[in-house]
Amino acid sequence: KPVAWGYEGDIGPCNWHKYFPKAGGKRQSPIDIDTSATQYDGSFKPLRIHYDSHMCSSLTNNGHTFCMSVNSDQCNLSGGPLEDKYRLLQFHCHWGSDDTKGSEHTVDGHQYAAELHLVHWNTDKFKSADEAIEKNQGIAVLTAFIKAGKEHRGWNHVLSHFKDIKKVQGTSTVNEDFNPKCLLPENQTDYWTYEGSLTTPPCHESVRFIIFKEVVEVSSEQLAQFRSLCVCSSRKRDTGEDEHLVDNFRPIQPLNGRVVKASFQ
Ligand SMILES: NS(=O)(=O)/N=C1/NCCO1
Ligand SMILES: [Zn+2]
Repeated sequence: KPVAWGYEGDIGPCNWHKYFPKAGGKRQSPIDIDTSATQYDGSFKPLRIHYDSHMCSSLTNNGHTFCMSVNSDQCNLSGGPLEDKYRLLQFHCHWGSDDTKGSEHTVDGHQYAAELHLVHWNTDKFKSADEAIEKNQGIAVLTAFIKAGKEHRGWNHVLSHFKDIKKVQGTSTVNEDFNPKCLLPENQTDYWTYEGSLTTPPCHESVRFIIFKEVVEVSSEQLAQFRSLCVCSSRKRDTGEDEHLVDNFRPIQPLNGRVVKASFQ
């Protein structure tokens, strides 16, 4: 029987380690990026991000976030700090109850309104995503910070499906001409990278994070649409108050001596 976890109350992040022991590990995510302590690494080759359109298959509300699954062997990531080739599996976001919080990673203590995770698995070393997700070097997560500003037209291709996934486990089929690459910032050469973990249970320590320095803007109305997704959390079930998904970000975890590399000086 899968163990319930969430972002508040006794099933919240402070108790995840009780049922998911890796959540108490030494290389957990997210972390704060102290830009005065990052180390420039001149050895990184250019990041190679090759996504195609028509590769997104379905959007699901998994009770913790919306998740766009991608079913293609054409969407690949390699280069940069990566030794192997990784294939895009899904993307999702983390956000908060207002525009002042929501990202999982922070930069010099600054938290953004949301954070985009494009999850890839190592197809050179492993035979399936399920195998890769718990192995060192198994996962690479391309990450972009999101702040409130001008409307982002690309995001409307995702948000237009939200009415079909209001309820938990809701799923909507996606077959329009959409390329997730449009969700990334223009500057894809400046990023930070470090070795961490899944930020959701079971928090496997299998993740290489690649975090773009340039922040993507979406409108406040688009951010409000993120928050419009429903989740059945204990607090709301009792009070019956209007169900909304809020604060689905994990708090900052100890760095434990890890060094965050920078692709830029
Ligand atoms: N937030 S995260 O680190 O991407 N976590 C997950 N869990 C399954 C896939 O990505
Ligand atoms: Zn995530």
